[in-house]
Amino acid sequence: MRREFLKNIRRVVIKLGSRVLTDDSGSLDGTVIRQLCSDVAELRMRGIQVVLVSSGAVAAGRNALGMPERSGTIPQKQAAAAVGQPRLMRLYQECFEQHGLVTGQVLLTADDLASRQRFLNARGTLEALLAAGAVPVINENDTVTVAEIKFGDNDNLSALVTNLVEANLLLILTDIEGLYTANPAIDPTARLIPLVRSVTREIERAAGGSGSSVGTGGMATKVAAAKKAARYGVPTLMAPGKRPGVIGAALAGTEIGTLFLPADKGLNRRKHWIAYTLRPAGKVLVDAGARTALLEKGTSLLPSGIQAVEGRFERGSCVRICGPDGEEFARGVSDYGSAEIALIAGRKSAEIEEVLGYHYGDAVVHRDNLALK
Ligand SMILES: Nc1ncnc2c1ncn2[C@@H]1O[C@H](COP(=O)(O)OP(=O)(O)O)[C@@H](O)[C@H]1O
Ligand SMILES: N[C@@H](CCC(=O)OP(=O)(O)O)C(=O)O
Repeated sequence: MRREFLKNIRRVVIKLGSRVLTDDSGSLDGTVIRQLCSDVAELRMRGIQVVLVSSGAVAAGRNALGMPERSGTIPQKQAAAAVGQPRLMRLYQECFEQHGLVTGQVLLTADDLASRQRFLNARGTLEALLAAGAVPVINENDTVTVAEIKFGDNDNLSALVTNLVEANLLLILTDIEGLYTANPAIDPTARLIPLVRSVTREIERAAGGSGSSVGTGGMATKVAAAKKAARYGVPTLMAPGKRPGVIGAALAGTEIGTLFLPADKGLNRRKHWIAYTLRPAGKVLVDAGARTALLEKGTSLLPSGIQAVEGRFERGSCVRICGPDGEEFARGVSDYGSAEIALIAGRKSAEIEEVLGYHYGDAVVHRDNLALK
């Protein structure tokens, strides 16, 4: 069954967590990095393209600067990343060169991918790197990111990159075997979950919070990343990154780690970008009838089903679409701004022109610009 999901992989995004790339003292672990690069080279020999999303810059820089783990202001962590990132890249470059491979550094921020233009630019660069046979190594551009423009963690970034490059598999390598029923560091009865058919609330609960002092996200962000990839129709495999030969074994279908199956009804690339990468600027509250029409019939959102609008936004903004219970069930790009929606809410589409004096179309959110969550 695993083999079934892992056959015909042509492009894989591999996320390497800080805990995998560093040793107990917090320094970059050359042995592990060499091993991983040799695994990647083997995949390349088999014609599989690889994009790495690599953490480790902050950890590597902290050590070089003599900063203690877990402490420091945000600018100090950014300084650590500035020092650590070139060290990390130097190691990748040396290791890949031994296999005749070239590597390229790609630093991104969440703002970059939320702009359609920059999303397409990043995609173009990555495609060109892959076409030239290079191995892109992506990390968050820590120098310029603070909370509001951050991906938050590289698990999230790896899921968005999976969509960006249309990979067939997301492989998340970490310091633990896979997802357990609870954090094994706290609960000795925790058991490994080898297969997750869909990310339910129970699975999210099992993932809990972060467990290490050098990593940022813990299991919760990995599970959230797997959920996003699944929505894009891509499986995620979470596996122990320090185990020699793990990449080859994982792709061969060996029973290792946790496999998250893709969702049956995946979103296309643009809709996935609307649902997970664009930043919502406001909220549109709709009635039960509109909710059913969107969810079950795949229709556009018309003004007649809208009850209220929250937030101030322009036409062309991303909005959360929430049902009568207040729960968000879809996201879309709005053809009308918030002030316009406030005026046409509850009205028939034929009345838009009369109310506003102009008309961009019958729908507030056209179904081509609407992604169900
Ligand atoms: N249910 C769980 N299953 C496995 N690990 C868990 C779970 N809940 C919390 N964790 C913790 O998450 C850690 C991995 O996350 P993190 O330290 O952020 O790694 P990385 O640096 O690879 O991103 C594990 O070492 C473990 O302590
Ligand atoms: N950009 C940061 C990575 C932060 C991060 O997400 O770390 P991790 O949870 O170990 O994948 C760095 O390079 O240190």
